[in-house]
Amino acid sequence: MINITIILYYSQYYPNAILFLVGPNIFRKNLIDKAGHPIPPGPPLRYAFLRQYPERALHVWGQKYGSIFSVWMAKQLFVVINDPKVARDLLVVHGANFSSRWSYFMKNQTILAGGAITAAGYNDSWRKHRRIAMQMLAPKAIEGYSDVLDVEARVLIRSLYDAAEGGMLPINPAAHVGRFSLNNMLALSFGFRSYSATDPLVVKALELGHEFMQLTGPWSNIIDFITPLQWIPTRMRSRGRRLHTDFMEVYGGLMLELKRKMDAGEEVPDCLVKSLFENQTKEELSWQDMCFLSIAFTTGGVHSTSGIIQWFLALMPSHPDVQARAHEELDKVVGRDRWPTAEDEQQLPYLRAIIKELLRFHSPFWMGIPHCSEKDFVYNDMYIPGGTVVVLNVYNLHHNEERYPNSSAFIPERFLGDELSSSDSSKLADPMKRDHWAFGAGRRICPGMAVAEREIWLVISRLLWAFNISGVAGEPISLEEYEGNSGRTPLPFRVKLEPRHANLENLMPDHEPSNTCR
Ligand code: HEM
Repeated sequence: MINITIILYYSQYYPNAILFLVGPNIFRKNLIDKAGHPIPPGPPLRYAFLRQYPERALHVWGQKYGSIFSVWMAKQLFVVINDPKVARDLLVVHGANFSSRWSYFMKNQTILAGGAITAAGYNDSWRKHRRIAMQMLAPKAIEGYSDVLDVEARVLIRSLYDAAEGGMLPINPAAHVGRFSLNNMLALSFGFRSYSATDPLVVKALELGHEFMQLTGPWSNIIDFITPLQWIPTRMRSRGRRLHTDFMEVYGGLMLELKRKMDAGEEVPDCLVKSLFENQTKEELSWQDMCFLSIAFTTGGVHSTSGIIQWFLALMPSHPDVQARAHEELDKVVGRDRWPTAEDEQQLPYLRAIIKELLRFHSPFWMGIPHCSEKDFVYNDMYIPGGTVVVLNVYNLHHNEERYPNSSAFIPERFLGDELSSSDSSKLADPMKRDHWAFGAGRRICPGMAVAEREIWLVISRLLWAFNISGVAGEPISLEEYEGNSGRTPLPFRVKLEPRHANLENLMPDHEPSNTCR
């Protein structure tokens, strides 16, 4: 009887007690620094994860809270950049403070084990890895293997043509486009290429890339934000560990094979991994360092370029007017007796504009790859503590109506007159003049930008030159939904690729190039 009385008496305090215990995990904490600056405004609840299509929630918050806002993901603070000027101020001007990476449990600790360029903090190890990667990726270096990119783009057109039986059958282009991107990166990293989209290595590599993009969303994994979940054997944790092991086995296996050839005195083409072995001692590289340098190419450099080419093919059936204008330009400048080449680029401004608009309209990474601040910082009277994850909201930046009027429409004409490459455009002092933010910003900006631009140019100019691209009756292509929580690719779709002229058959390579390609 006494016990019940006591329970009833104290029950009036239960709601407060529950609030006291649970509240900090649910409600926003409005931090202020010693001088009284508050963190940027943001939604009142904490979000343990934003799983599918997070750009939609961020877009709504952006409209409510403006150019910069903050979101708590459990105990981790995120600051979201929605405005070109803020992007430049924080990531470029104050890049010394905003160029690190947060140690995500899934991506950085489990899958990449703290290695890889993309996961590394802003430190000497990152500088070394990035310098080594740039030896292959800098614009000057590209000229040394431009023939490889050129040949692979022709081979892609051939394999699409063959799969479509000369335009008779609709096809899903994903595996062919994936092999194109992979072959380029296999050539750069390992000095060899694959022969078909069904090659087990191609299938496995694309599968690993897909799993990586599924598992590495900036907000999608609750396990990243709730520490006790990291200690127990959940399905997510197992998937992350398996992916790490698979990466090491597949790419470590290719490295061992290359080393065996070098040791046996066999001829090995110049490539990233060869130079890593040659300079291993001088550069003080561990086995894991070398594996993850090659993975930066074969994963970072594959899903991204293959993704944007897939978005192009998904988009074209609903834009016959764009295709018609591109065909007209191609017929005038290139004609039908030869392929468009890298040298034609400046003479084909409408095609260049299509590619810039494509990267704006369908950026593979709507959230970039989040940066992380190192020290406490005050920006426009707002406090950004050290250790804050900083997200470049590419989706919002690309739907800025002042910069891109009628931003929800695909209008290549908006880029006519922009003669800069994306690398040069990213260096413009006025951030409102930058073409787009698809490659990120500041000191972590994509190091593969120049090679990606070359690959995309060769493929898109040739797809337009070779085919009329149309949809399949009764099979609508979704341009809103997608796969991947970090890098996005369209849901599986099919298109018809009908040759535009008889000369295509004569100009296509009639066989696969040999395996040793550099
Ligand atoms: C359409 C193609 C591509 C897109 C849209 C793209 C986009 C991006 C973005 C948004 C970032 C993050 C930048 C930042 O942190 O601000 C990034 C980083 C990176 N990208 Fe790309 N990328 C593409 C192609 C490539 C290629 C071909 C490579 C070749 C190796 C590559 C390698 C990397 C690496 C290693 C990083 C990490 C850089 C670092 O953390 O310092 N990417 N990319």
